[in-house]
Amino acid sequence: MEYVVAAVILLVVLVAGAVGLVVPRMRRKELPPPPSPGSTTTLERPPTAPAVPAEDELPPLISPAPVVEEAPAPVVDEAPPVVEEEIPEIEQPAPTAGRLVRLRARLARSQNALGRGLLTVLSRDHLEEEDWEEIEESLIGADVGVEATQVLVERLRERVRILGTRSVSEVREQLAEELVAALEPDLDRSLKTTPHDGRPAVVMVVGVNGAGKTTTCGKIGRVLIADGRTVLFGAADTFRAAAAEQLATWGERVGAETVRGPEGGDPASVAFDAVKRGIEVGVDTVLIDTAGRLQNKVGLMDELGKVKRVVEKHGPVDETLLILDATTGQNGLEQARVFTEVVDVTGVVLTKLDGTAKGGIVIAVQRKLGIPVKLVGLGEGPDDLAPFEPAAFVEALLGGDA
Ligand SMILES: Nc1nc2c(ncn2[C@@H]2O[C@H](COP(=O)(O)OP(=O)(O)OP(=O)(O)O)[C@@H](O)[C@H]2O)c(=O)[nH]1
Repeated sequence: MEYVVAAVILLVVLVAGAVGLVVPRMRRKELPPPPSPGSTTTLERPPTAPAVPAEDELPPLISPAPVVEEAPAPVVDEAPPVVEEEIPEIEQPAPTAGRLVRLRARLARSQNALGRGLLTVLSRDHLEEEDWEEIEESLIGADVGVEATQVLVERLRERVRILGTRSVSEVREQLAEELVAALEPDLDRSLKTTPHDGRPAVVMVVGVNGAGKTTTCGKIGRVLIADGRTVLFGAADTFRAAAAEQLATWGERVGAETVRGPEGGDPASVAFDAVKRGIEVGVDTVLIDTAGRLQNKVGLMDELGKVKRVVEKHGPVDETLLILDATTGQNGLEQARVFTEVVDVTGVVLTKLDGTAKGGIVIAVQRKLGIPVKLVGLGEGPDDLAPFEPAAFVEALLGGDA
């Protein structure tokens, strides 16, 4: 019994002791003791701050893309996004009727030298011998050509003498009439572009380098499309790499197909294929652009003859248009003559008439070659090509009403 009592007492003492030890500790953990007023606080050394990295250790302002380990591509069962193909918008070329009248201001500006010069002379009271010489000089200066000018002035003088013309406006009117007559207004200037015998009409453009063949080919295509025809282009200029591209772009703009061949390939075979394709798809007109060539290079000129002969295996070429740069003046005439010997030129297109005061070249070209000027180029714009109309042209040439 005594042992039991002693054991119980010992147990109580132990439990009391244990409680006394544990509770104060727990309290200390929960509430830090408030600093006693006035007591100094020993600042504990802060836990070691991360050291400021040396400059070269600073992270870059733009962090480099994290190196991500390539994850296996997720299996997507969605269809890949459809990339919309850009469909070029098809243009509607300007109508051709009255184009020359619309482009008259441009023509009049470039022909100003001739118009002004003539009007100054014509405004004199009496036309003396030297006045007539001045008129002659103005016309020759405008590239009308010596021979044509002499004929023209002679006829005008005769009329003035017989009719006793006095007023400036009358002389001017008579001069205009003589200029129109020199342009042979009755020549057939229509383009043979109508399909016949179950095949398209074939038009070939020829000329020296840089005369404006490709551009004119494109512009003619637009003229035809504006008039409701269908066309196909044949890029037989395989010599200049960009030419086929340039022509195809003209085609795309108006929704016309372009047949091309390999760069440096045989131009005759491209021209042949173009006409073949034109027959297959049934277009109205096939327009064939040829490479620019120097009229004094025999090989190149022979090649041009070959292109025409090969195309003619399908049937005759309906139009062979010689593209002449109006700014080359009288030199252009010699070029033209050689071309007419190699291929049978049926019409002339005088380009860059907007860039010269020498519009009289139209008269000289027709007179020397006996071939009608059918179209004139009056700018680099896609619709800056006009059917040639003598009266409207003279009107512009004289810088006012003819
Ligand atoms: N101002 C003006 N520029 C024109 C006219 N016609 C063509 N051109 C410009 O003349 C330059 C030559 O034209 P192209 O059509 O490339 O000449 P091309 O005869 O095909 O040249 P090649 O293939 O090298 O023989 C281009 O910058 C045309 O924009 C025109 O009537 N007026």
